[in-house]
Amino acid sequence: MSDATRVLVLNAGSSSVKYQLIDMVDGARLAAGLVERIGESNGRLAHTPPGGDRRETVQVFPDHGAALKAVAEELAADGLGLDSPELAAIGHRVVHGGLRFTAPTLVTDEVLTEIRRLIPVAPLHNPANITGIEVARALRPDLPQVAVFDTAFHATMPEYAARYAIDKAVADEHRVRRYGFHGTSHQYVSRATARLLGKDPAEVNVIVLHLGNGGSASAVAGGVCVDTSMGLTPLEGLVMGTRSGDVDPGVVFHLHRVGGLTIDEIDELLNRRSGLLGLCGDNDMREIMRRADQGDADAKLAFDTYVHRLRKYLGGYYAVLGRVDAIAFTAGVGENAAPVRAAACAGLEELGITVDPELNAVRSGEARVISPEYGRVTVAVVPTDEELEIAQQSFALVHGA
Ligand SMILES: Nc1ncnc2c1ncn2[C@@H]1O[C@H](COP(=O)(O)OP(=O)(O)O)[C@@H](O)[C@H]1O
Ligand SMILES: CC(=O)OP(=O)(O)O
Ligand SMILES: [Mg+2]
Repeated sequence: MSDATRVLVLNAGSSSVKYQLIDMVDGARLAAGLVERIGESNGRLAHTPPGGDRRETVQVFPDHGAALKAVAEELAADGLGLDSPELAAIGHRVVHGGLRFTAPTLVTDEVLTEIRRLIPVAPLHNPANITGIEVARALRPDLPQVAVFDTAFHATMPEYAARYAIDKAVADEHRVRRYGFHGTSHQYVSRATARLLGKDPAEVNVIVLHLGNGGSASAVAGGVCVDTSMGLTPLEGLVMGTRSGDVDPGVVFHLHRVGGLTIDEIDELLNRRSGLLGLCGDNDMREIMRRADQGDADAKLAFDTYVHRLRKYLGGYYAVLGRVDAIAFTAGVGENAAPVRAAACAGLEELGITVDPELNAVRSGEARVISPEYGRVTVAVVPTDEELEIAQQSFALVHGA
């Protein structure tokens, strides 16, 4: 077996690629970066070399292939090129793994075909993930490519949580059930929360609120996911940047039959033009909070709708778990938007949930407690690290650990 110890992690989104090169001996980040606005006229690559200053390149990246080639060149400029013998694997975030992929998986042609078959249930994500894998394979055909699935951590959900209450035979024929997403983050954050409490993950019940562009909540009992807010696709659940989250399925029939919209138009409406963007014209929580502070009614409604939905899941998962040891806020909004955390937990003292305003106002990249000493439930901000989790799972697979 090779003694290569580095893993390159690729998280390909619809118009972006995030990457990190991690040494698995000590977890050191050797390089990290982001290519944004792929396919647009104002593409941008931001690359941070080992211990060095961030470099920014503004150029057009016509497609993911061009973006990944540029990433490979940036890495090569620091002596960390994809041809490096120290590279043990390339780990890929893949959003939908369906029923079959519930563990990290070595990519083969057949595995790629299956990931492609799942595009209809992750239309914003799986196509980009596939391109990332194809380009990486072309650049390093000899290297293990590992797919780490967003759905995997949720595969433990009990059947009564995973099932929709629809005709069982129809659901089974079309594999319609709740899969859940952001699993790599929910897994990492629930364990990191246990660590913050000084406990074993098996001992604690945690509600994880992953609030990024997409958002989802999960109930994790003793390290095992027992419920999560996303479903067959990453559209169900919380109000998100551009996605509606929960709506009455009757809305779809109504918009089609009475509103005259086609199914594709409704899909586009609910996935790309709804959520915060649909409610107030902005999908960035920073901008929404700024507008709301200035008295903008639409922005305030968007904020309140977002928080109201979050509170419904918080209360729901409290009941699902019975005993809650911790609530963990994570991802872009969860880690940075103190007003969202305060509003989500306001008035829940009867449930043992309190947020200390001073602790909540602290800005830090570290995992931290924001509830007072006396709070029965620990409320915490726990930065997610999907890339490290993907690297560890990929490396473990390659080394048979
Ligand atoms: N300082 C901040 N205050 C409030 N929200 C923030 C802040 N920084 C980032 N965000 C929010 O985080 C979101 C992105 O979260 P992130 O986890 O990076 O998303 P993703 O990985 O899904 O692209 C942005 O849309 C923005 O609303
Ligand atoms: C699955 C999902 O919603 O991912 P993201 O938040 O990266 O869009
Ligand atoms: Mg994310």
